[in-house]
Amino acid sequence: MDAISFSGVTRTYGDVLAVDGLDLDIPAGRTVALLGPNGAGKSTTINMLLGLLRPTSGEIKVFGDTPSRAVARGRVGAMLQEGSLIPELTVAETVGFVRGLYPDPLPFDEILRMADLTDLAGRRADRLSGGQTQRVRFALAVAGAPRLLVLDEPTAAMDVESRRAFWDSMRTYAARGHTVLFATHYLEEADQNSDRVVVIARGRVVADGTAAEIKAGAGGQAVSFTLGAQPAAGLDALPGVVAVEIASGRAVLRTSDADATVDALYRKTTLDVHGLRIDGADLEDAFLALTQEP
Ligand SMILES: Nc1ncnc2c1ncn2[C@@H]1O[C@H](COP(=O)(O)OP(=O)(O)OP(=O)(O)O)[C@@H](O)[C@H]1O
Repeated sequence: MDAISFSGVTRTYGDVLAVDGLDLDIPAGRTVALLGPNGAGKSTTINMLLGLLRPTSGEIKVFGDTPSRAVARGRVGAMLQEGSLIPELTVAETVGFVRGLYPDPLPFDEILRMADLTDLAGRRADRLSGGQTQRVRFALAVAGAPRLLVLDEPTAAMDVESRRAFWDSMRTYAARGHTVLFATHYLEEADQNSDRVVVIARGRVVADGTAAEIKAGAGGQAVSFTLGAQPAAGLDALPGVVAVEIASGRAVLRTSDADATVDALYRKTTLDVHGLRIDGADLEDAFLALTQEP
């Protein structure tokens, strides 16, 4: 059974079409990144997945249940963009309280360990840094041992070191066979911490696969060479080429098939090609190509 299934899900806010006919199935046990620029529809998608917002049309299932039922049965843990802690409570009290709400929670010490909070157990919530607060929120999201963990831009307030520790914790949780869906607009985070990346833009899925597949599919490789004063005409018609840029006497061909492009460059053109370079796929280029306004 899929952990998550969206069929033809649309959500509007007045005139704004935030999610536009979303179809998405996520098998249990996967870690999936929902990657998209600001306003792409990530939070709306997540809020619908958690039963906090209703779709305007279409259907969402979470382990075969409606989102609200799945949440009520303790199957889903979430870390959203907002949500403050009770300032007077210590970390231990906060975790203990939330843990007590679930029928079959993780052991208390394990929650603290996983969120790297053992040393902060006695600290009041209002004396925590931004990154430490995020760690407590992560602890609360996993406290009930949910089968599905949903994280909406979880590292937004964190520095580099906290981010690394956070993703380690997330991977520890995912490695137990749990499903994780996280929203981000950080390409590197999507690339490094998921086994599937779903790119959304303007409320639609524009790419879906491993980071490597997305890079290849969006023409993320670049073949470049010294063009000098030679004419650039016809380069855009070479096999695989999706875009041509000329800068400082060098031609850069963005291509979905670097082998075919290079082969044709030598055999099918009369250009004097030297200084040839093939640069690895760059997810940033792929992401920009996929999400830019038409
Ligand atoms: N409550 C609301 N009322 C009206 N429009 C909204 C509301 N919430 C979101 N929107 C609009 O819906 C679209 C999708 O927003 P959403 O917050 O889902 O995107 P996002 O991908 O999460 O963006 P971000 O990365 O900035 O958090 C945007 O155009 C946004 O302006």
